[in-house]
Amino acid sequence: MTESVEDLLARGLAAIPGLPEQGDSRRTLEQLSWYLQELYRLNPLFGLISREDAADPEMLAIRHVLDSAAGVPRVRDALDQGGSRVVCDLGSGAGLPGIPLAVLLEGLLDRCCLVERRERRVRFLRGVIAPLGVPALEVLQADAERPGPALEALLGEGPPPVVVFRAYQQTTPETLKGLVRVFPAGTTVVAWKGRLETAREDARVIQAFPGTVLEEVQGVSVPFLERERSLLVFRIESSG
Ligand SMILES: C[S@@+](CC[C@H](N)C(=O)[O-])C[C@H]1O[C@@H](n2cnc3c(N)ncnc32)[C@H](O)[C@@H]1O
Repeated sequence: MTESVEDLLARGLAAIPGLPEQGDSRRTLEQLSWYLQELYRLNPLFGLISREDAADPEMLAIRHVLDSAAGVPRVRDALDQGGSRVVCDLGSGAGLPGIPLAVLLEGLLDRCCLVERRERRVRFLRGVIAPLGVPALEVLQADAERPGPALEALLGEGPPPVVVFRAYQQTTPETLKGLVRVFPAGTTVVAWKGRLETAREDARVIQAFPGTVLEEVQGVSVPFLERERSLLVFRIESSG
């Protein structure tokens, strides 16, 4: 990892308002830089990220790690509001946003479960979480729409989790039905989205769907990224 990418990450994290204090600590930077290095090194083998986005470590840092980090303050608020210390990242792929989130919220989470159904991606995830040394991180190979006993056991513990996802699924009545069937009432969902206008269209689907309540759609500024990014936050009111 070149010095400049670690510097870029440090400057980027410092520019995200509301990150917990460890957001710019030396250990956090080392963990995120190491993860980025592994992502860059292993992407050609595992096919995790598009070639364009993985063209250089700086691009990966901005489009993936800082993009994930920019939503962390909102996830922290959702955890505080629901009294929860558990996050489920659905369709985690290469660990996004779950890995940056667990690193940045270390000590504030008991469990951050990366749910991924594809064997090859699960192998990558298992390979990176152990050296990262974040106790809350765990990988669950499962179809998030048909959870087995492991996810059911996690959902049976304590207050409902905060569910996060990025580039996982479209917002349609069918996908909402799937979420409401699996996750208990009181679950907050924080979804990473692109253009604000598109997120607002998704918000209308959520408002029209019985069993989900829209909390907010907010524009998010990702350091060094010129693309429009947003977060869509909603709550499951009644499980199906
Ligand atoms: C486009 S990738 C996004 C990965 C990552 N969240 C990101 O933002 O880079 C979508 C991921 O969701 C996974 N996925 C899709 N449907 C799933 C399901 N029902 N259960 C678990 N994983 C799923 C795919 O295997 C893939 O890794």
